[in-house]
Amino acid sequence: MHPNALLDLATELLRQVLKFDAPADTVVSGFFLQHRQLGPRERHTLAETAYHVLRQRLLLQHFAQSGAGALERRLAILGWQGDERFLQGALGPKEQQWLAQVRLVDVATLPEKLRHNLPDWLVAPLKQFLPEAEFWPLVDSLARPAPLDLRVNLLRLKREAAVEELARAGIAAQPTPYSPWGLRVDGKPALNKLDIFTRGDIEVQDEGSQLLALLMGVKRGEMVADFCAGAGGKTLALGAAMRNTGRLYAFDVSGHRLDKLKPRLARSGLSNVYPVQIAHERDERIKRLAGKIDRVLVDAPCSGLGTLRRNPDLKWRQSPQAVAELRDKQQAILASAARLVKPGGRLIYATCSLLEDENERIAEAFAESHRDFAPLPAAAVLEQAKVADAQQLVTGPYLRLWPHRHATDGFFAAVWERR
Ligand SMILES: C[S@@+](CC[C@H](N)C(=O)[O-])C[C@H]1O[C@@H](n2cnc3c(N)ncnc32)[C@H](O)[C@@H]1O
Repeated sequence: MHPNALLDLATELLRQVLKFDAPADTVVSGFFLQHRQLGPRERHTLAETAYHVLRQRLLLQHFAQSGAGALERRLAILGWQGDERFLQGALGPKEQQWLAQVRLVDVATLPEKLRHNLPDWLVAPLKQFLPEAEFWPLVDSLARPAPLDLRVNLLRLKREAAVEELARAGIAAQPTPYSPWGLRVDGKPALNKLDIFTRGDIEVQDEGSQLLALLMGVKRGEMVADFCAGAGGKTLALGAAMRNTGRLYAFDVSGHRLDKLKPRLARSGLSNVYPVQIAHERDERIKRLAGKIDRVLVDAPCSGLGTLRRNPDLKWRQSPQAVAELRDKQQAILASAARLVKPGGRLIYATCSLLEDENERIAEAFAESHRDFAPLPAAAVLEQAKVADAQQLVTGPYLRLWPHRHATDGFFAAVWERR
């Protein structure tokens, strides 16, 4: 493709992404469906350019104030993540000159806002929660793409055997530092045509998400509920940890998301999972199971701000109002799900948010109004699950994972045992 044609496509993609009326990953995949002629390298350039602009939006918009032509074209040039010679081939002499000028600016001299690229409403709570020295390391980690983590289906294959099989396919992978199930892969290789993937021996899953499943400590033959199962990232990990025995309910209000679980379930070979679409958290089918379940996971709908490395658009699409609405939902779902837990059973509330409002505040309010649930310290629970360096993964009694500390997405979890 001619350089200018690819830059035009990047401009058009940015125009669509920056409307913020749909998640960026949905817009990008829809765009690729409309432009089937694009090869893998061109797709990579377009997607990474769009994501880079989303990550560095305030800085790049500041630079884009100078220069001429459509704003989105200027942003595409500034955020270009493809071959540099290719980019230069698409630019006119004036654009080349402008870009050279912009690149001379020392970003370190610019105001803080242009360096952290975060909205004010998010900066304030992060600065309040984190030790001062950690704010900029967090910003740096959020400015980079997330690594690719896999979970090995230990029902089928040992981790070492998976490493060897991936190596034979030219893919280098190392064991993840904390999760005994995980591998971290170099680069972003396509996995979905590999035999090891199609036979269900590996799944893509962030190490942090694996740690949430480990926290459940499921055992053979138990009754378990994944209350907000979605496309089943944690469901699949739990089903395998139960050694394909017992009964694992995968509840969700979204049939569309549960549909995405089905092909993954088929690959995994699990037969202990029961996906159930519910109308809402007080659905009759839930009530019937009250007091009968050994372990319940509430992976609550949340702002997703812990996944900014993958979904940088969320910092521009979320708002304090949206977080306030989510809090009400989180409280209602947690209170309803808690009714399922039998005496002596375990309850986990988890999010992929960085905000205390969606995390500690929800857990504290629940504990206050549910004296029959005794808090369990997450570090001890992780140690029981043979997770290495469990103490490094917690803040107080809670699991608290951070991209800059643990190279995982941001996750929170609180654990209780019903008395
Ligand atoms: C964080 S996502 C779950 C991700 C999933 N556990 C995974 O590991 O892939 C939250 C899920 O909660 C679901 N949800 C929203 N409201 C709900 C409700 N009232 N009851 C149950 N699930 C709900 C959403 O449809 C969404 O799939």
